[in-house]
Amino acid sequence: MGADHGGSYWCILDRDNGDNMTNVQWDKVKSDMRAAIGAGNYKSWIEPLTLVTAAEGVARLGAPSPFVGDYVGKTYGDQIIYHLNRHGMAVQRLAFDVEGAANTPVQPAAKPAQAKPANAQADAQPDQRFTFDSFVVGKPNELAHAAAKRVAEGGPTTFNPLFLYGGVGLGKTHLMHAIAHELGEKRPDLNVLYVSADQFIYRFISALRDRKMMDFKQHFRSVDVLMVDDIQFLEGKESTQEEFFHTFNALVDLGKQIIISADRAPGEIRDLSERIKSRLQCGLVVDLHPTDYELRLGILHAKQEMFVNVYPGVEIATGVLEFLAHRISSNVRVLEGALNRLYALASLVGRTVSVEMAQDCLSDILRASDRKLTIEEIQRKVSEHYDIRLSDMLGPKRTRTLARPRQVAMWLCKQLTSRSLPEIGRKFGKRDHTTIMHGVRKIDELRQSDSQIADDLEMLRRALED
Ligand SMILES: Nc1ncnc2c1ncn2[C@@H]1O[C@H](COP(=O)(O)OP(=O)(O)OP(=O)(O)O)[C@@H](O)[C@H]1O
Repeated sequence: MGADHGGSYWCILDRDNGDNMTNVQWDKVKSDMRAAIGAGNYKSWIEPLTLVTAAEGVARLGAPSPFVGDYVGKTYGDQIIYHLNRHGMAVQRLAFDVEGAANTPVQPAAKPAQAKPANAQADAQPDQRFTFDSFVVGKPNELAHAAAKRVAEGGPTTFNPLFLYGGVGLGKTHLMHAIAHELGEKRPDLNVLYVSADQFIYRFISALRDRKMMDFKQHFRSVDVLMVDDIQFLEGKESTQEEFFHTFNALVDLGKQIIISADRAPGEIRDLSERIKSRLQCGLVVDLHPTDYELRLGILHAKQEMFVNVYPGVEIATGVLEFLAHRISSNVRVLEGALNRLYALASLVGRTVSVEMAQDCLSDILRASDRKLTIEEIQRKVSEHYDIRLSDMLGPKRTRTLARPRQVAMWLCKQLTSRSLPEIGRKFGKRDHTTIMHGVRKIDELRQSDSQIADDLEMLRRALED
């Protein structure tokens, strides 16, 4: 998910990129908020905020202190999101940045923060909401949860690194923050550092530019537990990879724990050097599977309990949560965003939310969710099913063991997505649309004559549409 992780985290802010269009909308949001919460609350909490950026569903707000950001996020976050949406900004989450210089106080880390060189970026702090208690466990994530729990005990390292991977918004970042919280409680003596791969890259480049490589190396090599989130963003960044590799080796040699997350398995991250891939595979590699209906419903119920205090008196009719769990299966972040929006709406209109109201108010999310299946997901599922590597599915080899699964995936893409043949072709290693057409026809023929292929197609289709 890039550098954003479902909640606020604190970093020093670069404020050069506000844009006029969003600032006009932000002013409207502020004035709506003033009407909704009264002038006094407005002056204390909303007026001091600035809109930094709004992109990819995340609005970054500048706050004068961590406390203000934290309080606003918890107390008014959903209402702000609601108004941002009303004014045409498709935002599902807020992230708060502390305005000011490098010496801005941040929340206490798992271990007291070390003195940082001037201009250094403050370490991200674990998000208060992402704990093991708030993580709902179901079949798709039980292994990842168990592995994270084991690492969070802070005992001798049994598997190193722990590599968590899975699709967008399935809880990788949540689990990493939960490990940081628990280690903070159980082993306050340990120095725990969490960074997104983006931050790692940024710091590395800054250190090179400022000739502070010694500080950089010392910072990363003095930790007891290093967590790097979304490591796929190191793809193609050779010199950063090199440095990461040295950091990784140094820490493993010292017996320090490393936890990595990515949106795919180590072997499937393209443009990542082979030695890093093999290093990453040395420990425990665990997959967070896409959520199933039960898990989604469980998450919605847990979230509903949390809302009881934030929105006292707001009622959601029976059947609404089930409706959401059925219809929104893309990722948990979207599911949470939908529920947030419903609560904000209910508190504004003062009515119980019915399924019809939910349908109306969430029509954009529901539409997007209907189109949710991506070519990448299909390719991934089919490679898993036939036990071949994703890179082979996309690559040039034409042996039967690879060509058939590839054609099956092409057929499913044609059936289950609204993508055109040229678009599908591009995603299959830049193949021509006539190749896709040929593949689709071949499978159409085979499903009449080969019952094994027909069964495979049915099974895959069900798994993908679940
Ligand atoms: N099992 C779960 N129980 C409770 N909340 C969950 C669960 N899984 C995900 N979430 C919530 O969904 C949101 C997205 O999760 P998170 O940011 O951890 O996803 P991610 O896998 O890191 O995504 P990305 O690939 O975008 O980095 C968070 O608000 C998180 O709390």
